[in-house]
Amino acid sequence: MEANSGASDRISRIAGHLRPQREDDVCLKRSDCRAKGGVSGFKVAILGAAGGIGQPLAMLMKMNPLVSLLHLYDVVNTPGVTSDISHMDTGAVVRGFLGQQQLEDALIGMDLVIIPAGVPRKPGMTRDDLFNINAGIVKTLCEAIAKCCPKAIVNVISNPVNSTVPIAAEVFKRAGTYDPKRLLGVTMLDVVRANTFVAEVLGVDPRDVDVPVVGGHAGITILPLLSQIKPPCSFTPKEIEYLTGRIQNGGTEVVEAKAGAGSATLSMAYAAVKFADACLHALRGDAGIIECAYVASQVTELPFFASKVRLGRVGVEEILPLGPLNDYERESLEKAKKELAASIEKGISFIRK
Ligand SMILES: NC(=O)c1ccc[n+]([C@@H]2O[C@H](COP(=O)([O-])OP(=O)(O)OC[C@H]3O[C@@H](n4cnc5c(N)ncnc54)[C@H](O)[C@@H]3O)[C@@H](O)[C@H]2O)c1
Ligand SMILES: O=C(O)C[C@H](O)C(=O)O
Repeated sequence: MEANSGASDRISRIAGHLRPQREDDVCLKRSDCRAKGGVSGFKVAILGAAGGIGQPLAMLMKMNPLVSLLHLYDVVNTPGVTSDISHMDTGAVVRGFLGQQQLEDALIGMDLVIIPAGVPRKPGMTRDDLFNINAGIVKTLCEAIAKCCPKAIVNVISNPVNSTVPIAAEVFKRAGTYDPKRLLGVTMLDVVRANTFVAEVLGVDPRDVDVPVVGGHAGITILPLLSQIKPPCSFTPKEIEYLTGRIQNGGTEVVEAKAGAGSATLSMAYAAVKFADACLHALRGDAGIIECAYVASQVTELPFFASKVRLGRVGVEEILPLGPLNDYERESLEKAKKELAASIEKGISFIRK
C-alpha cells in the first residue's frame, strides 16, 4: 500500500512537471524534474539546436556515451526537438532552452559548446554573404559563453568560419576570458569530404584514408594536402585538379543540389559529432588525438589558420607544422592566405569598430 502510494506520488510528480502550464514553460519544468544527469560524463550545449544541422547533431550527441547532459538552445522550436530527442533510451539527459532569456541557463556549467546557429547559404551566395547576419548571432552567443562558461571548449560551425572564429576570439578578449586553446573553428567537413572523394578516386574505403585539409573554410582557402595523404599515394595532375576543386566546392555542390533549401546539414552533423567526440575524448585525457581545426595559430603569419592540432585536456595542446608542401600546394597556400587575411580582418574589425 505504502509502496503503491509512493509510486503514484512519483508518477504524479513527473506528470505534473511534464505537463506544460504554458507552451514556453515546457523546458523549465522539465529541468526542475530532471535535476541530475543519469550517467557521469560531459555537459554539452548546442546553440542553434533546432536547425538543419542542430537537430541531427543533437540526436547524435544524445547517442554519445561521453555526454551526460545535453542542453539544446535555439530561438525557435526547442521544446519540440527536446521532447522528441529526450525519449531516446541513451544515457544523456536532455534539456531545452528557448529564446534569449534562457540562453544563460543553457550555458551554465557546460564543458563543450557547439555553435551551429545562423543562416545558411542559398545558390549564388558565398559564405561571406552570411557575415552580416551571422556575425551578430555569434557575437551575442559568445558574450553569454564568456559570462556563463568561460572555461568551456567552443566549437564554431556558423559561417563564415574564417571570420566568425576571429569574432569569437575578440568577444572573449573583451570579456577577459580568451583562451586560444579552447576556441576551435570546425573544418572537419572538409576533411570528411576529402577522405570521401579521394577514396572514390582510389577505389578504397574512405575510413582507410586520411587527408589533411589546412587553411580555412571557404573556396580557395580550403587547401587539401594531397601530397601528405595516408596511406601515401600519388595522383596525376588531372586527379589533383579534380580532387582539389571538388573538395573546395563541396559546400557549393550541396547548396546547389538543395536548390534554395539550405546547405549541408546531415554530413555536417556527422562531421561536427566526429569533431566534438574527439574534443571530449581529449578532455577525458585520451592521448594522441589529432584533428584538423581552424584555430589561433603561428603556423603562418596569419593569426588564425586551419591545420592539424593535437587535442588534450585543455583543448588545443599543440599545433602541428604544415609539413613538406609540393610546388602546387605552396602556390595554392599563397592564394589562400590572401583571402583568409581579409576574412580574418573583417571579423576582428566587426568587434573592434
Ligand atoms: N563549418 C561548416 O563546415 C559548416 C557546414 C555546414 C553549415 N555551416 C553553417 O552552419 C550554420 C547553420 O546551418 P543550418 O543549415 O543548420 O541552418 P538552419 O537555418 O537550418 O539552422 C540554424 C538555426 O540557428 C537558429 N538561430 C538563429 N539565430 C539564433 C540565435 N541568435 N541563437 C540561437 N540560434 C539561432 C535558427 O533558429 C535555426 O534553428 C550556417 O551558418 C551554415 O552556413 C557550417
Ligand atoms: O557551403 C556552405 O555554405 C555550408 C558549409 O560551409 C559547407 O561546407 O557545406
